[in-house]
Amino acid sequence: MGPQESEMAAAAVEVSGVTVRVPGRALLDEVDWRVGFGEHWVVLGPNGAGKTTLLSIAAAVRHPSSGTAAVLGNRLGRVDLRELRRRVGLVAASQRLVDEQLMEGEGLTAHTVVLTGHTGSSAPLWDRYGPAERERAEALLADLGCKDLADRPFAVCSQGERARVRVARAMMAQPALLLLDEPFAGLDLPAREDLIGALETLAQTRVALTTVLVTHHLEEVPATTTHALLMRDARVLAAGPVAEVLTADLASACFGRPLSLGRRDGRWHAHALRAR
Ligand SMILES: Nc1ncnc2c1ncn2[C@@H]1O[C@H](COP(=O)(O)OP(=O)(O)OP(=O)(O)O)[C@@H](O)[C@H]1O
Repeated sequence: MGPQESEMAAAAVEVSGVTVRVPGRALLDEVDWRVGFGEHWVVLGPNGAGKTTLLSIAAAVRHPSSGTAAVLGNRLGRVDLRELRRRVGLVAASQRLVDEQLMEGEGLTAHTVVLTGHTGSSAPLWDRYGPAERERAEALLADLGCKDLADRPFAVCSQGERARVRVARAMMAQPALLLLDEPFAGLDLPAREDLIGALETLAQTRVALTTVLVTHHLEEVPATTTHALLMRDARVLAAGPVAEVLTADLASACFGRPLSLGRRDGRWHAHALRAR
């Protein structure tokens, strides 16, 4: 069976009885989770619940201490993780510290930053980019609603613009799985809405793409989201189709206070219930 066939047979992410331990505590405790191909998940939970740790397993960046994890049909521990990581797009705060400082220092334009996604490098490898790659980078910037930024130095782009350029860069490697860890952090309301709209467009135009988005806020859940995972204290509190999981009762249990939840135009909102 070739890799394509094994991917067809398997899930995008399959995590079974996964525990991640550090001295004195478990960051993940017996987590089971299955992400099917073409699904769009949101992972919600309070600070420290284990969301980023779970995403690092899905990104093949971290191994479980016990239990099994497979990403795109490849069992972690049995495959070359570098090869697997190339097929997983990751947009996470941890990358910003390393790669982006380098790119800013070199004065790279937004278009060049997107191009570096093709080679997964923090500097452009010019001999690896032909007309097809340049066009694809332009098309991705357009898809993310920031085609006018192509020639602008990344260093002067606003936080909202950078957030969309980051997603375009991750998509440049044509990943089967796109993982987004708090991509809305620090964005103002219009920038947040622009990025949510861009993610909805990606979900609608790329039917084969599977996405997982980590966030703290129900207001940031794109309307195209199909499934939700609620985490609390290193465990899964609930997982399944979004309409079944994003309920007032489950969200209240997840965030540890009584919440009222609503949905309008496909989007969600939540606020704390006040004692009368
Ligand atoms: N190497 C480590 N050693 C000890 N504790 C750790 C380590 N890595 C993470 N933690 C802790 O594990 C917990 C879970 O971390 P994780 O980043 O997965 O949570 P999170 O749900 O993403 O939180 P947040 O919403 O605050 O980003 C946190 O309390 C964190 O401080």
